Amino acid sequence: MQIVVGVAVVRGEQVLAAYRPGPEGGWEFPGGKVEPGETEAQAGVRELREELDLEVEIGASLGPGVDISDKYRLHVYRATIVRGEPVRREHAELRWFAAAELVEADWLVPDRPFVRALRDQL
Ligand SMILES: Nc1nc2c([nH]c(=O)n2[C@H]2C[C@H](O)[C@@H](COP(=O)(O)OP(=O)(O)OP(=O)(O)O)O2)c(=O)[nH]1
Repeated sequence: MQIVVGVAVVRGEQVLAAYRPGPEGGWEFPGGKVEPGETEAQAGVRELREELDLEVEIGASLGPGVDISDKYRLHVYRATIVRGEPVRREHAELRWFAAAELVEADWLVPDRPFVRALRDQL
């Protein structure tokens, strides 16, 4: 199984979501596939630099992994901003969601258990 890391950037009582464009699109946590030799936290930091030009510190896991397909499994971690403001480079849209709005949004299916866990923490 290859791990995809999603990073839930939390600021105050809001969390950053990114909209993946296309027919399989929906709200997701910025992130991507862990590369060989990398920890999941390192992958999260690298992906947020690449996708958002944002420096983050990875925190706690939001719970057990969820299968995306027979090849990929999603792990999601909380994170906080160390430096910068998110810059939209690859996604259709970036948005800060408050806890109350979070669960109503059109998230990719594998993300939904993490979204519920996060809502309960905000
Ligand atoms: N980044 C991210 N991907 C997710 C989430 N939920 C979910 O099902 N996915 C899926 C979508 C993609 O099929 C896969 C991640 O692929 P990706 O294209 O972002 O990975 P990557 O940045 O390493 O891209 P690549 O260079 O391998 O194409 O995981 C999520 O919350 N964040």
